[in-house]
Amino acid sequence: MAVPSTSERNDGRGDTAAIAVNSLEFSYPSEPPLLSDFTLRLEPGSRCLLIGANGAGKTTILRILAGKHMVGGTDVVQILSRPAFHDTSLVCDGTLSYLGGSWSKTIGGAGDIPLQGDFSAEHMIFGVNGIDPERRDRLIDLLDIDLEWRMHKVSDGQRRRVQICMGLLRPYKVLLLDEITVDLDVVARMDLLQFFVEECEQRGCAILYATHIFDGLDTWATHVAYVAFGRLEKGLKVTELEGLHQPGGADNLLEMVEPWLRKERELRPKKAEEYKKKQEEKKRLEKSSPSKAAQDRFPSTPASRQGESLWGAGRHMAFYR
Ligand SMILES: Nc1ncnc2c1ncn2[C@@H]1O[C@H](COP(=O)(O)OP(=O)(O)OP(=O)(O)O)[C@@H](O)[C@H]1O
Repeated sequence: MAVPSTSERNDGRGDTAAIAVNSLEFSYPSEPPLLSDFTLRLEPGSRCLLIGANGAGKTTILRILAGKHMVGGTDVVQILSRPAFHDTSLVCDGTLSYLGGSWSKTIGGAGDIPLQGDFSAEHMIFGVNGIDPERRDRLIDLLDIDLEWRMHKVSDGQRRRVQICMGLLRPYKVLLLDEITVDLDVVARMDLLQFFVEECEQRGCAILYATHIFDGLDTWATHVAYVAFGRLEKGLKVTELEGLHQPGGADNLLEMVEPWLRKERELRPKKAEEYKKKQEEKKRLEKSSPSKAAQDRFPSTPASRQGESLWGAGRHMAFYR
């Protein structure tokens, strides 16, 4: 089956991007800025690896894309031209699916599994309504799930399979994956990766996959997005990666990415020093002109909401910059 045309994918909406992030700024409350002027664009049909050091902000980016944090206006983070946070139907109708990496991070996600209570795999999977039975059976088969598994007794990998199955039941158009394959055995991982390729090629889905494990991903990924120091340092098609599979260059993605991360590690003390100096300058400014400093810190936020942090049902609305 051919990839749907642009107009079919986007219901006539202007922008063709599956994921569009425009100059995103984000900080956790009372923490230094994590993302600053972060921009990313991914077209339907893309399989993009989200790469970065520990703590670079990959999970945060995926959570923001999944609509779990309100950031800026409705045009800052969009999924298929719809605002990720405000358009709750994106998740409800299954257009957008987010599969988190650790159990603690997935509370509220598509494949949530209670850690207590005696539930079977069948109970979990068949409890999701309105699913195409053919798709469901294919996933159960693909992930080799025994419907009689008791979820409080299964291994991490078995629990992960059920979680993944639940997250993929609806035919999503955008899939956000936060290192979900760590617990899977080799066969399950390779079959799942192949399934994702088919989903992208046949249905024009876009996948953004945060991972540190590049095994089997050299030919899988179409794009890489490397995040460092709060920005998209590199956002490229794999075929455009200079030196990859070229004489004298890197033989694979791991070899390609390792020097990026080493260089980043070297630069980190310098960046920290620059940030410290900026903060000292800001403090100096605050002392000399408090109202001007407040204006600089929250330029677009009404004074009544400056520094405010609101918590909604599982979704964090941060007004900090
Ligand atoms: N709820 C929170 N409150 C404050 N800081 C947070 C919160 N969640 C994450 N952070 C911080 O934000 C930074 C980015 O975290 P995040 O989990 O997004 O990184 P990551 O790139 O996914 O890392 P890893 O590769 O280790 O999974 C880290 O320094 C982390 O400590």
